[in-house]
Amino acid sequence: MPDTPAVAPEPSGEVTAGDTGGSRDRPPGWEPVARAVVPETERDPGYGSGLPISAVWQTEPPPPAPSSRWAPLYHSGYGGGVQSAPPEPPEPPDRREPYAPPERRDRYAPPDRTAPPDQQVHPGQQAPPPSRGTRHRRPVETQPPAPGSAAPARDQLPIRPTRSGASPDTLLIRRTLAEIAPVADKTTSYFYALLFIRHPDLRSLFPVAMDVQRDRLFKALLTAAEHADDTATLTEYLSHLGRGHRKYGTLPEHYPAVGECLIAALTRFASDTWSEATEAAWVRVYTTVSQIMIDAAAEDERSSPAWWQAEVVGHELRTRDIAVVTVRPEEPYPFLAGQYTSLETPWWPRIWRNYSFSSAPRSDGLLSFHVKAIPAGWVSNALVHHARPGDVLRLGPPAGSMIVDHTTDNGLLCLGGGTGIAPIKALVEDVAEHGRRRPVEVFYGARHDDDLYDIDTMLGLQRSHPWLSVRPVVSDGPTRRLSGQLTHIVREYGPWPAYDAYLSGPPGMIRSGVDTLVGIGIPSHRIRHDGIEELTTSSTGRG
Ligand SMILES: NC(=O)C1=CN([C@@H]2O[C@H](COP(=O)(O)OP(=O)(O)OC[C@H]3O[C@@H](n4cnc5c(N)ncnc54)[C@H](O)[C@@H]3O)[C@@H](O)[C@H]2O)C=CC1
Repeated sequence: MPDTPAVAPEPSGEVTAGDTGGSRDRPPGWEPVARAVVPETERDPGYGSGLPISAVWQTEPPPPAPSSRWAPLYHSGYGGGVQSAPPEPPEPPDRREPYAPPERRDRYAPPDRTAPPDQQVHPGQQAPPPSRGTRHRRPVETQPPAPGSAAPARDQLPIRPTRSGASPDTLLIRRTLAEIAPVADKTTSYFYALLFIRHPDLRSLFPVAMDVQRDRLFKALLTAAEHADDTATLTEYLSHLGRGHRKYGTLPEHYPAVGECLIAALTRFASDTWSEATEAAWVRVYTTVSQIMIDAAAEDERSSPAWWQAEVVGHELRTRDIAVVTVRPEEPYPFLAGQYTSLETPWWPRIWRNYSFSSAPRSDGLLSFHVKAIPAGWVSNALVHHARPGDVLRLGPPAGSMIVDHTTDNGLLCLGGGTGIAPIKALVEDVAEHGRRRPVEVFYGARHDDDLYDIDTMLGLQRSHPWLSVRPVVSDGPTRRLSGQLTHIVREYGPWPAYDAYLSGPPGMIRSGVDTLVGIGIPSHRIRHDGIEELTTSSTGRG
């Protein structure tokens, strides 16, 4: 097994015909576009820095320049690294046939051959409820425990907080991360090259273009390190991550492979701070991290599929670049108004994008999304310009906590910017269905009059519900409606003492919206929005 990968992976964000991703998963007829740039996901799409926005909906900005790879892990943006105009996304093939029915990967763990036969779980069989503390696999094999000893379980970890509050393991991990920060790009490239050379079977789980993936790994590491001593927060974050990994086909046995290559990459690039103690700390922490993810995925598997197939049944082009796409999931899809899902198209396998549901759950089970095609947005362009009824998409599990609090009679102050109006509409429908009269004030922001693509629907809702008020606000162009920045207008109409706030839209709008609302006295715990993970919310104290 070579220590140094013989083949370095492609530079970030670029795919060439020779990419090791192989062509077997590309849609038929698709010819790789030489050095096509693939958009990022899960990035703060820009408008300056500030809050880390991690869940991104229609936003698929182009990748930052390689030199800015590290800095934007949390706060990336158009201003942070893009140095040239984003290219057009390649044309997706004219694919009309649905996915070949994929083998349903809803068996998270292989049958446990060590269990007595009557307790073994086989593919397709309902797993029995886990006994407390069930462990599927020992995740890290880089430093096998002494014969006869078990791998450290997370509740056995020696967390001994120092006077600074961080445990010794956390301090060692942070030291490593600080050392590799300037060479994070190289470290992740090396890590993935090693992973795919040692475990070529894992390559097919990853997207063809690996740039986003690289950032994700380090973002996860940073987050885990930052919260290593906060068990509750860490467990929540990692459980979400573990459940989310089911749709990629991640299996428990993949974790040791990743751990082994991670340690190898860190050993090489954090040589100044690396020591036996550091390695032991990484093994312990990685073991904990992967075990939490494995357990969460295994538990989730008992009640949910890894993904849902959904057929496009409606496609309405509202403007040149915005479509309302409606799908029918093949199995019931449970979610709450205000949540979002991840979505994969047949044209770009393994590239997932987040989209908010634009309606509350419907009795016919249909789901709708508002999709804006953005420059270099492969998925969004495919959905807006190529998807047609009959196409089959895949949905990940629902996510997000921007849901209506039905335990209070407070009014709802809703700010929806651009396609961010989609989940706001879902929230309004939710309040309507719930039957309790609460004032709902919607401020619907757009840059130009023409961009208010859903204003008729929103005004229709206003006509039906006397408790609802909808105010369109145009920021950049001439208008006979309210004119100015959405947040300024909201402040003018304030001070909103008995309201809970819901914000949805571009990250910059959410940031300035939160600042404005906190500034006029709405406590941060009564301000809800997506895109800032539970973790970062708690670390920034912004609610
Ligand atoms: N759950 C959520 O939070 C959702 C968020 N989105 C996001 O909403 C965005 C929609 O994009 P577009 O329709 O192109 O919106 P846009 O760029 O046209 O802006 C919409 C509104 O937000 C305001 N705005 C934009 N940037 C601002 C800033 N930095 N500070 C203050 N106000 C700002 C604009 O003035 C306008 O009123 C995407 O980034 C998408 O990812 C979309 C759906 C759901």
